[in-house]
Amino acid sequence: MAKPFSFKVLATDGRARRGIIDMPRGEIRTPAFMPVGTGGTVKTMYMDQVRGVGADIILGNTYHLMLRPGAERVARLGGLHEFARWPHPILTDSGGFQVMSLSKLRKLTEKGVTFRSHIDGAPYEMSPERSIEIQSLLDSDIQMQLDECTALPAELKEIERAMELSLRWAERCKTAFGDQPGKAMFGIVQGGDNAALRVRSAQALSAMGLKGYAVGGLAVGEPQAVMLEMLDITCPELPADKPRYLMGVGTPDDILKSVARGIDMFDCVMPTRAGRHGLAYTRRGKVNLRNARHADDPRPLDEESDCPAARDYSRAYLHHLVRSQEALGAMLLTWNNLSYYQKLMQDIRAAIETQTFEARGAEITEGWARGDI
Ligand SMILES: CNc1nc2c(CCNCc3ccccc3)c3nc(N)[nH]c(=O)c3cc2[nH]1
Repeated sequence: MAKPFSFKVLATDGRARRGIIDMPRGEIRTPAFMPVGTGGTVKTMYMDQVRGVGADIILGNTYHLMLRPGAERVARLGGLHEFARWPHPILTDSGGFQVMSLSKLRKLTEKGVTFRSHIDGAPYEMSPERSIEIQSLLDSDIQMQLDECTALPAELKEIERAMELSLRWAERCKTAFGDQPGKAMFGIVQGGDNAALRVRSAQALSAMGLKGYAVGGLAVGEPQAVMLEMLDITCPELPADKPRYLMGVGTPDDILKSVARGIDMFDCVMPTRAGRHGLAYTRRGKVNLRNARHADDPRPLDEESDCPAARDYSRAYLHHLVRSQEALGAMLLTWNNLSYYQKLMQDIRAAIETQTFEARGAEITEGWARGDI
């Protein structure tokens, strides 16, 4: 019998939790940041490097992989871990969010969502059942329910309709997922910026006895204060002994404030996307390497970092690579940024363990609040 999925809270500091998710393919130290690996790759990185910066789990993407190379093909080739040579846990999003943000001619009904591929315009249908089937074909360890994420601002009745549809789809995904030992299916709380709808969604999902819960429908353009207020309302309604995943979040400041409200897992395209656009995250703030003022700067990004990209290359060289659009520029800055995010999570986990998280909060990212340096 495969080792079952388990989550243990090892320490708390206020509402912040330090935990471990134990799965057959390995442990996930929480609070965790999950690098985004859209098409089975964390762009510009070797998987050994992704592991090397400290990531325990990466994200796969149902929408992209079902379009290309196809879920059945990945299954025939041994599943996503074999295909991408990442032997550790993978979490896959259900695809609904990507359909609504990327595909064309999409139509959403009770049955599911129909859409045309943004690649070749071919027609597809994604039902809750098909989403779970695709995630299972990919051999994903943590599978997300198919849901409808409402863009904000939105009418209350629109938010309510999408939240209730997502609850019905959660039931269908739970049935479709069945009993896959060692794997987990997470529900996704919706409800927009409405407290009552958030509570209803969280309570209904909690009653389904799922292995983990995501907070969706946020980081869609609302002010940070609204996002945090929704966490204050939602987290207390979720089981304390199950992991909580805030989808699509976020900046280091977002992460610190969300950990303080009880969130355990995060994903965000920023560190990888910013790296490809010449932006470096450092302990003393963000550095835009496109800026000409770096042209003669012999200093590395962070001489104290244990990441070669941060420690061994001058800002002048990085500026040159970025300006020349050399592939190595994106590679080194992505490496630096993922290393920064994992160091941030490591510091957060240590601060919770030593009960200094609440006290140290902002200091963990030092001059983070400062802008471009
Ligand atoms: C950026 N803000 C944000 N992202 C959200 C996502 C996607 C999370 N990232 C998944 C991903 C996976 C692979 C490759 C790229 C991204 C959501 N996903 C779902 N299913 N539901 C949401 O409510 C929801 C809300 C979000 N807000």
